[in-house]
Amino acid sequence: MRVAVLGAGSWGTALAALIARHGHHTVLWGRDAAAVAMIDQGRQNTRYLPGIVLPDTLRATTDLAAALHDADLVLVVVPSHAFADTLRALAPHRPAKAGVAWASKGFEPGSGRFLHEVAAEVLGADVPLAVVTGPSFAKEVAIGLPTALTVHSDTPAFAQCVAEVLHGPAFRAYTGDDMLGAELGGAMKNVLAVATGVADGMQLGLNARAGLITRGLNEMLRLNRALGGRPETLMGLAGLGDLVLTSTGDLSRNRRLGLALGRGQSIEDAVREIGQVVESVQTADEVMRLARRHGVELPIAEAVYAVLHGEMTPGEGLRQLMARERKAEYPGALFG
Ligand SMILES: NC(=O)C1=CN([C@@H]2O[C@H](COP(=O)(O)OP(=O)(O)OC[C@H]3O[C@@H](n4cnc5c(N)ncnc54)[C@H](OP(=O)(O)O)[C@@H]3O)[C@@H](O)[C@H]2O)C=CC1
Ligand SMILES: O=C(CO)COP(=O)(O)O
Repeated sequence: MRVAVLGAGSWGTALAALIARHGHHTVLWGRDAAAVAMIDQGRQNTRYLPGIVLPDTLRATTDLAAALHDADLVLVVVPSHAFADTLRALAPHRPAKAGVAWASKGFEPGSGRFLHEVAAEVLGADVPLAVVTGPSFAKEVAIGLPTALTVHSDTPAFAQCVAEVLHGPAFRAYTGDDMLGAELGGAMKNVLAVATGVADGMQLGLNARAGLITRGLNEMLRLNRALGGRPETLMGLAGLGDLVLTSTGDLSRNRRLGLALGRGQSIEDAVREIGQVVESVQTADEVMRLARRHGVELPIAEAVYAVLHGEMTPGEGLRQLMARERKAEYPGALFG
């Protein structure tokens, strides 16, 4: 297979390295000429994956048309705020045979649209589309540690094709056909990871962490039900799996944002220090937009939103969550 990976940050580089190691002809596209030259000739992405040696066979370019030339598969791995523009840029160069998958997590900023809705609009209804998601820190994938994720598509043969390219000795790629549920899980876990980060930053203990993860999963399931996603998707790699990883693993940038806020740092300083994309900052807005539109109450996500907007302190957010009325754990059917 000839694979074009668009986006040369930590995740795009890690996935491109994985695919190249699996023996596929792989070209990574990035916008920073110096970084791209270092990947292509120096075999390193010094900014995003320092110290990790990339495979000799991986090519990198800033020329989008060249990256897409004769590609069988396009994998988009830019931050969600750059997703629509990247699709518009790739569309004229996409070979007719190439389906488009993405590993970005989030929504279109400002509209709350899912990335699969944006992709269908920009590329047209006939192009096979797939979302790649699940618990997967780029650094661990790049150094070859065992990982499992999932590929969801409305076109089963395309999900199989993407999974086959990713699957290998240290990487299990599962498949499914619930793009909405898979995207919702990947986006929402970033917001919920901020909440557990805040609690851990405030040293509230392991009980608080487990409570937030579990009630956070409940929030995912409630919004998912209102939107028509399937609950089992959220109980799998795309939901629970990624929520646990991101809420507990210090490699997570979203968790690290929460830790910093919980310790009293400002959001601006924390994001600057992290120095990579922190999707929750925009995703919290879009999750709350969706929740309000569909009349779903999401107290944890709402508290994260309020803290990120400076409307309350982490301490006030916690007090608000603890002061909520006592209620049944599952007031309505989530799995019906
Ligand atoms: N890192 C991870 O472990 C995982 C990340 N993801 C998701 O993957 C997506 C990408 O994140 P990740 O690689 O981690 O982010 P990073 O912060 O590591 O890198 C971001 C990359 O995107 C590039 N970029 C930013 N804006 C644009 C733009 N407008 N057009 C083209 N390229 C752009 C940056 O280029 P430049 O350096 O020039 O600014 C950089 O190469 C996110 O949605 C994230 O949630 C999903 C699973 C795991
Ligand atoms: O999505 C991820 C792991 O699956 C990466 O999480 P962060 O964006 O919080 O680093």
